[in-house]
Amino acid sequence: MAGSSAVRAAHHTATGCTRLHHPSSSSSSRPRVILPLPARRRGGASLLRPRASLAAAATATATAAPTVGRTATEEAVYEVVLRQAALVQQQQQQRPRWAGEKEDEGLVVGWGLLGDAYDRCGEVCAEYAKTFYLGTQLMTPERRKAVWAIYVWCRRTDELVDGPNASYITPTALDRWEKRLEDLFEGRPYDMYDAALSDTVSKFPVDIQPFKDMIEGMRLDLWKSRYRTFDELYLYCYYVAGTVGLMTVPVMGIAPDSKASAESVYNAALALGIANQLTNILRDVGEDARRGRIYLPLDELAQAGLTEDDIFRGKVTDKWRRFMKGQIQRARLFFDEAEKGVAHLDSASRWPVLASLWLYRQILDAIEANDYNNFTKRAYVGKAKKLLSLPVAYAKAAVAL
Ligand SMILES: CC(C)=CCC/C(C)=C/CC/C(C)=C/CC/C(C)=C/[C@@H]1[C@@H](COP(=O)(O)OP(=O)(O)O)[C@]1(C)CC/C=C(\C)CC/C=C(\C)CCC=C(C)C
Ligand SMILES: [Mn+2]
Repeated sequence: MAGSSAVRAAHHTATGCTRLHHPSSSSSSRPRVILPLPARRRGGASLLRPRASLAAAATATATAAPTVGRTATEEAVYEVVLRQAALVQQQQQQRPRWAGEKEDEGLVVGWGLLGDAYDRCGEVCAEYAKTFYLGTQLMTPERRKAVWAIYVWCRRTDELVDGPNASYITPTALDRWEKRLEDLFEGRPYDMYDAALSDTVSKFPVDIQPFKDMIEGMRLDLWKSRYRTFDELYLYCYYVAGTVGLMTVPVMGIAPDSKASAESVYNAALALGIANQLTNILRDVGEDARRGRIYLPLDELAQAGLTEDDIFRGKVTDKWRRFMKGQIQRARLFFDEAEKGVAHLDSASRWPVLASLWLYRQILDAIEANDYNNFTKRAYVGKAKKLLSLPVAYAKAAVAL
């Protein structure tokens, strides 16, 4: 919420924590602060990321010993997870604001306009993300519309740096986009899509931080085209994708009869975003290289005996296959972590999440089926497989708890 950046700033002063510097940080735009929280403050194994096994999977063929314990980056991300979980717990103790309310109560624009705004969000979602759209059909109308509004905001944010006008986008434009975000969270939407999201965040316990963090990910994309370590990549994946999990859980809802803690459900949601983005990265290696980008951790490439030039040359060798196997294995571990959380979502939300998880995970199978040629062959899941996943996910979701 509004206090969170202040909390981060206070922590910064108190602890002298690391800052992730980037040239786009103007003095007015808040620099991203990464808190070095005590390594094992919460004790026990990492819920967020079974660090030893994931690192081991990634370095299965390399000589370096796997790192154990959470990194400062993971701790910083985990702080956001905890804050989101706390918000949803508060909501569980109160009556959900939307329950029993008339649709047009407390809105900044009249219901007619707001209804149109949500309809337009639905149309965008249906056009750009057919599977997500289909998945929202089982949800209650309030939840469905809210997911559409979040989807559209995410898509527009990504379009800023990936869309047709991307070459005109500057850090200042992203600062303006962030100001617009703050305005809509305060009930001052700028256009009809913002109005839909503004309404959504007034009805569900959605915090602004994951939205701000997604913009931060887009800032990274403006200047950063290499990731030295998995830790750096993890932070990027949190920004652009893990945040989606944190934005949507308050809308999807946690099952009232679930015994799981809100924290563990948020961790699973975060893991799904990370898994999806890692999968995107593995699928798009060739495409990204053609844009001069390498998202794969450079230290892991080096450990596998690979160089940046190997990526640009794009030749599938045994070294490449071995490297890819490790990367795929790690992405699968994040999917496994995510899948454990699905059962604890509200029953109507399980199916779409499970279906999207399975569909995305199958992209990894497709990379294998392409003999790890992700330089010139796009891994995709065929229509037949997609269609089959939906009823199977539906059946599994129905018996999940
Ligand atoms: C407990 C539990 C498992 C809960 C599930 C929580 C949940 C619903 C998590 C959603 C995870 C998810 C779908 C993450 C999106 C990851 C993603 C694809 C990010 C993309 C980023 C940038 O990628 P890139 O530029 O490399 O790729 P493109 O070539 O541009 O594709 C994004 C594009 C960021 C923007 C994200 C979106 C537009 C998707 C947002 C989706 C929703 C709000 C709907 C989620 C709903 C359902 C039903 C899964
Ligand atoms: Mn994109």
